Formats: sequence, structure tokens, C-alpha cells
Amino acid sequence: MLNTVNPTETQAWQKLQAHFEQNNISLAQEFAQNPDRFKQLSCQLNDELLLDYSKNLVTSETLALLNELAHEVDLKSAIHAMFNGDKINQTENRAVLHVALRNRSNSEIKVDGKDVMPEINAVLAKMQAFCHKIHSGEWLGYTGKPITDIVNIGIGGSDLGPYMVTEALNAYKVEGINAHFVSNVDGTHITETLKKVNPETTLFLIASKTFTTQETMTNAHSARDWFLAAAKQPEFVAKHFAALSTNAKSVAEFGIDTDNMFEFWDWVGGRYSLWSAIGLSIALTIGYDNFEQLLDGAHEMDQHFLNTDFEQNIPVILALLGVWYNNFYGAESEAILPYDQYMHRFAAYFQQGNMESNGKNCDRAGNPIDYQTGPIIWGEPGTNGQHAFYQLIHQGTKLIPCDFIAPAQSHNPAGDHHVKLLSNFFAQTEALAFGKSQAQVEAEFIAAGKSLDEVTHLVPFKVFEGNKPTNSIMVKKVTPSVLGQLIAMYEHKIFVQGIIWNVFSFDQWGVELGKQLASQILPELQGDESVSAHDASTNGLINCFKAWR
Ligand SMILES: O=P(O)(O)OC[C@H]1O[C@@H](O)[C@@H](O)[C@@H](O)[C@@H]1O
Repeated sequence: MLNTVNPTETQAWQKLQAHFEQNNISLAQEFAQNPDRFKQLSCQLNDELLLDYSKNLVTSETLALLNELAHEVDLKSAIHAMFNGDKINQTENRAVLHVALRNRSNSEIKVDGKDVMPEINAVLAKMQAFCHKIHSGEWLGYTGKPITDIVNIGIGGSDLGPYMVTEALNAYKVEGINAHFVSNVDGTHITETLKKVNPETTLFLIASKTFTTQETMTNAHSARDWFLAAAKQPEFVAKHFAALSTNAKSVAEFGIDTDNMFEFWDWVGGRYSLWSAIGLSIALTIGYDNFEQLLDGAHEMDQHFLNTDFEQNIPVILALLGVWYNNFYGAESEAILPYDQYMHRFAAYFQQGNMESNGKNCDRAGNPIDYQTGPIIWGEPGTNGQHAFYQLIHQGTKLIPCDFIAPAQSHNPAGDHHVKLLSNFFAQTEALAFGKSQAQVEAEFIAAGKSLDEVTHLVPFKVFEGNKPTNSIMVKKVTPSVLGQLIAMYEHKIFVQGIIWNVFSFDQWGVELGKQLASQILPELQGDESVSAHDASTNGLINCFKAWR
């Protein structure tokens, strides 16, 4: 059981509040006063991942108080509870063991007295053997041809992770295999995807923890109908459909051979499931060995998180900085900005990871919360974002803490692209931190031969106040292992924040109401008679739809 502590009632919180009110931290001043600031406020996981958090609005006192907060809410016990397989997802009475899925040390981890590692290893071995069959061409479709296209049908955690990772690791793609991802129940998604593939050479992976999700089951049935329209014989489904699920009964009812089912367990949260059988599309796309390296990287971050003092603990540092802005500066959102085109779905992935985990307004004792919890997460790859929304980050009225992520080495070192990309990565955090003063703007005008009288009216528009906080996360190269490290880093950041905010990070009751209402509305959309059972707005919209369709 996790304890329940209202963070705002801790001594550390009170001290942080007073510290916040008494200090107006200036990055320019902090850097001017302390030439060792980068050295002191940066750390490396290994020789592939560096976190520079020196451009944050913190002093050594801020960091000490934030650490005190972590200790006061007993973060250490919570971390151990998760790694020990305690049922910390209390509203669903489940353990939270994505760390077991990548427990490369293979040490025993027990749930209800039973070691889960043998089952995990058995599923990994089954995934490895399956990948080998597909990649070697041993597995043949119903007309005797090898598989060339994988279509993953899933949504939420059964889509976002595998899609993000296969995109981020596109440089490792197995030749001859194309991956597709269908998630939306909008018929456009499956229809457009099916136009690109051939039933004789396509393998569908039906990815659903529950195997009941409306979107996924609808898309899966449409895919099967499409397949059978060509293949005719239902027994051919076995060669072209596999299931990734915890629900063997529903998999069998759908008609998928349970030999083709890759199992996982209720202690794997949907948004933490890419490490499980849900990662089969990853292993098929980038190769099983690379999938294992992804697990290895995550395990390395897990060990760092479990064993490192909070002062040097990368996920803990990131989490505490987030709490500082979210709860004291009143920041509403955080941007994740990868300077790596392959990572274009990374922010979208952590929208679910973070917002579904910590978007909660009820504390662990069931009381309503009167302080801020999870932030809004958003972002796009640099430099695209620079030409779109960075204006607001630089000169808008909102504080948006940003994580800048960049690899030192590109997978595509074409010409001078990478140095140009990285020059922007360095320039942006510098500009955000230090801005441009009125004196600098005026000096630039004078240097350009203008008289101040001529340009005074323009000066205020060109001033950047600076003092905008950023983290820079530099990696050597986006390899499978490094990506595993990065994902695990953010997962644990989210965990730490959930512990501090006193919420349950591993349930998601907030997605249920809409699902319930949609299933009530669905039968009402049949027939032409007008609907009056809802509020006036919902009735009006439904009746408009009926008139127009
Ligand atoms: O994997 P299945 O069971 O289809 O769920 C898919 C998604 O459903 C949503 O409603 C959320 O609960 C997500 O956390 C989950 O990842």
C-alpha cells in the first residue's frame, strides 16, 4: 500500500512556498555568479545520455528543498514498492511491473507469491521464435508467399508506444518488412491502410490488453472481413492474424488460434506495455535483437532510478523540477521537443504516458485535490516547432518549461544538416534562458547604422525577457538502447510526480464515462426518429447528424 500524504501539508512544501515568494531567481545572475553551474547541475547516466538541468529556475536551496519533499512523501518506499511487485495500482488491485518486463538481470520478482520472470521469459522466447519465422521467410501466407507487411491494430497504449518506437528506430528497420498502425475507429484509417497491403503477404497483429476495446475490435473485424473476401477459407486466418492480449477467451472467440497469441498480464498498464507482447510489432519491424536492446536500455535506467541518490537521480530530478514549475510557478504545460525527426511521435506518446497517468483530481485517500496535478504535455520535433509555436514560448505570457532532446550523432549525416540542426538546439535554450535586453536591441540597431530616434518604437517588440527554463537531454545516438533509456526516464519521472501529488498513476477511470455514453448513444443513431433523451445540445447535435447523413 502506498501512503497518502497531502504534499501541500508537508514541511518541505511550506518551505518551498516561502522560498518561491522570497526569491526571484534569475538564470543570468545564477550563471554569472557560478562558473561551475553546468558541472554541478548536469549528470550522465553513462557515456550516451547527459541531462543538463542548469538552465532551470533553481538554486542549490531550491534543489535541497525539492529533495526534502521527495523524502517527506517517502518516495524511496514507493519506488521499492513498485519494483517489489506490491499492488500499488490500488483502485484496480494490481501490481505495476513494466520494470519486470525489462528485468534483464532476471532476478526474481513476485506477484502474489509467484515469480513472474519465467512467464516473461517464455513470452519473449515465443516472440523471438516468431520473428525468426517471419524474417527468414519460413512463415508463409495462405498462397505460400512470405510476409511483407505488418498491420498493428490497437489504440492508446496498444498503439502509441509501438508506433512511436518503430518510427524512432526506423534506421534499424528489417529489410522487406513494412509496418502499419491502425488505431482510429474512423473507417478512413483501416480503409486507407488496406489499400497499401496485399492479403497474401500481410500479417495483422490485434493488440489489445482487454480485447474488448470498441475501436480495436471494430478495426479487427473489418480487417478479417477484408482478408476473408480474398482468402475465402476461415482456416487461413491462422496464417495472417495474431493477438497480443491478456484475454485468451476473447482472442479464441474472435477466431485467432491461441498458438498465435502473445500473452501479457494485468500488472502491465496499457501505456506502459510496449515492453511486453504489445512490442511484437516493434520486434518484427526492427528485429528481435534490437527489441532486446530497447529492453536493456530501459533496464539500465531502471537500475539507475532504483539505486541512485535523489540528488543524482535523473528521473527524480526531472520530476522535482516539474513539480516546482507546476505547483509554485503555476505552469500549466510542458513541451517535449526532440531534435530528431525519427522521434516525431515521442511527445504524442508521452501525452498518454503522462496525462492519463497523472491527470487526476482525487487523492490516494479518495479526497478531492485542491492543488495542481499532471501537466498538459505537447511538442513537435525541432526545428519545425521553431517556425510554429516557439514564438509563444519566447515572448508569450505563459511559462512553458521545455525538454530539448538531441542526438550528437545522426543516422543520416547528410552534408551539414546535423550541425545546422544542433546549432538550433543549442541556440534555443540559450535564447530562452538569457533572452535579449533592451540595451542589446538598441546596440544592434546602432550597429546596423540606425539612429535610436528612428527605431525606439520597435525596441519593445524585439526584447526577449529570457529566464525561461529548459532541460537539455543530449544522447550520443538514438539507438534502441538509448531510446529505451529515454522512455524509462520519462516513465519514472511520471511515477515520482504521481507519488508526490498523492494520486494513483496507474489507473485511468477518466476514460470510462465517454465510452459508456457512446455505447448508449450508438443504438439511438439507428433509424430516423428524432432523439430527445439527452440535454438540448446533445439532442440537437444527434438530430442534425440524422438529418444530414
Ligand atoms: O489495450 P486495450 O485494452 O485495447 O486498451 C487500449 C486503451 O484503452 C483506453 O481506454 C485506455 O484505458 C488506455 O490506457 C488503453 O491503452
